Amino acid sequence: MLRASFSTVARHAAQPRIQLSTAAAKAAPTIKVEVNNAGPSAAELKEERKETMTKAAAAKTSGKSGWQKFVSGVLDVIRPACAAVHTPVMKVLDAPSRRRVQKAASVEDLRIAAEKRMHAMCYGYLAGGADEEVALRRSVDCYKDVELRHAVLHGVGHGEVDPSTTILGHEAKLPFFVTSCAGQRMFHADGEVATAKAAEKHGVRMALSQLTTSTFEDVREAAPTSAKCLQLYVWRDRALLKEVLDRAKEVGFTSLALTADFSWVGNRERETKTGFTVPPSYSVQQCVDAARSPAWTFDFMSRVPYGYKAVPDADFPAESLVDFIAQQMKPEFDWKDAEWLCQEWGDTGPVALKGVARGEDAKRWLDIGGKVIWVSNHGGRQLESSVAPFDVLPEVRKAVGPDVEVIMDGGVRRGIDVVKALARGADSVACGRAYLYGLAAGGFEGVDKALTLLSKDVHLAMGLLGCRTVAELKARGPEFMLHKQNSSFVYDNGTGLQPYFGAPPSKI
Ligand SMILES: Cc1cc2nc3c(=O)[nH]c(=O)nc-3n(C[C@H](O)[C@H](O)[C@H](O)COP(=O)(O)O)c2cc1C
Repeated sequence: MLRASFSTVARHAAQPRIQLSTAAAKAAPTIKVEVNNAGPSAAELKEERKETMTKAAAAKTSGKSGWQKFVSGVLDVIRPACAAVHTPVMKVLDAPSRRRVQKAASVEDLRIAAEKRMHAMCYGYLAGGADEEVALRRSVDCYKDVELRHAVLHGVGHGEVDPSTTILGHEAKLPFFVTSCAGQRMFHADGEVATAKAAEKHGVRMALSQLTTSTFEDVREAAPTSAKCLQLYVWRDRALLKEVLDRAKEVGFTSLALTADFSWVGNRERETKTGFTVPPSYSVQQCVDAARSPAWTFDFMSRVPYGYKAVPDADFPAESLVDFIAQQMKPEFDWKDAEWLCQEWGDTGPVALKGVARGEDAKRWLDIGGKVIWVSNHGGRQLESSVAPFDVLPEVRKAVGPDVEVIMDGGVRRGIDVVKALARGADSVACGRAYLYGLAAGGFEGVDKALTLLSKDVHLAMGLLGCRTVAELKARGPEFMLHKQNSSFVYDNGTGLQPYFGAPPSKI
C-alpha cells in the first residue's frame, strides 16, 4: 500500500498546524529551525537532527489507529513472501499494462495505461492540479492556440534534422528533458532509477527532485551523463541543506534548480476525492482501489518501503518522515535565501530559478547571481488560474534578452508542444507528466516509450517545418507561428501580456 504522501508534505508546509493524534502530539518533536554559528558544532547539530527525525518517525507510528497498525503489521509480515515470488507474479499481473505500453501511439495512451495500472489515489496525486484544475487545463490547451504555417520545398531531408541543444551547461541530444518530480517509487516501484535509465538511453537530460525516493548514487549510476541537475527547495535547516549540497557536488551534480513556487502548497481537490491519506488509512475505499489495481498493489507490497533519499541519515520509510520534511519547508523563504543558495553552490555550475511567471522576477534572479530562468507553474498544481507558462514565455524572454538560458515546462504532452515552445522563445523544455505516465504504466519501458514518442514528434515537426537545427527553429519562430485566441490575455508583439478585448494579433 501507499507509504507516503508528498501532497501531505505539501499541505503541512502550507498549514504549519500539523495535526497529530494525542499520542503523537505528546511525542511530537520540536524541529530545530535555525543554525547559530556560535552554538553547537556541526556534528552536534547532526546528532540532534537525527534524534529529531527519530522522534518524528516514532510519533508518526504511534499516531496510527489500531486498524492502521494491524494492516501495516500484516503487510510487513507478508512482504518477504511477496518479494520471493515477485518476478513470476508480476509477469502475469503486469501483462495487460505491458501490452498497453507497447501499443501506445501517444502520451495520452500512456496516461490511460497509467490510470488503469495505478492505485486511484496515487493516480490522482500524479495527474491532478489545484482546485478545479483551470490552470492545469489551460497549461495543456494553450499550445493549441498556436498554428504553424509551414514552408514547402525547403529541401530538408531525413537525417538532416539535428534537435540537439545545450541544457544547464551540458550538450543534450534533444531539446526537452525529464523534470524533477517527487516520489517516483510511489508511481512504479523502480521509480527514479527507471526514469534515469530511459533518459540515459535517449541522451535526454534529467533533473532529480529533492523529494527523490531513490538515492543520488543510484540515479547517477543509472544515468551518469543525463542526471546532472538537482532540484531543491530552501529548507529551514541550512546546515541540512548544506549537507545535501555537498553530497550533490560529491556525487557529480553540476547544476541546481531552485523551486520557488512551492512554498505555499496548492489545494489538490482530486486527492480529497480519491481519499489520499498518509499513512494509508486502509479505509474501505483504499482497500477496494488496491484490489482494482493488482499489479501496482502487488509490486508495492513486495518492495522495501521507500524513503526520502535526499535527506541525510534518514533511514525511515517516507511515511514516517512526512512531518519532518513538511516542517523543513519554508513558506516565507525569499530572495535572501535564494541568494544564499547561489553562493553556497558557488561556481559548481548554473542555478536555475524554477517557477518564474513574470519578467520582473526573471531579471531580479539574474541580479542576485542566478544564471538560468525556468518558466513554470508547477504543472498547474499550485496557484489555481496561474498563467500558463507557454503564454507568459515571450514576456520573460523579452525581459532577459536573447542570451540568457530560459527553460519552460507545463502541459507538454506532444513533441509539437516542445517545438512550439522553442519557437516561442524557450531554449529547452521540461516534461513532467508526459514521462511520469509512462513510468507509472510500465517502469523503464514506459518512460522509454514516452521519450521515443516525444523525440519522434520533435524530429517530424522540425522536418515538416524545414528547420534543421534548434537555432533555426528559434530564429524562424515568429515567421511561422500564428495565434488563435482562447485566453483572455494575449502576447502583443513585444509589449507583454495584455488583456484581450478585440481581434487578436494574427502573428506572434
Ligand atoms: C507528480 C508530480 C510531482 C512533482 N514534484 C515536483 C518536485 O518534487 N519538485 C519540483 O520542482 N516540481 C515538481 N513537480 C512539478 C514538475 O517539476 C513540473 O514543473 C510540472 O510537472 C510540469 O508540468 P507537466 O507535468 O504538465 O509537464 C511535480 C509534478 C508532478 C506532476
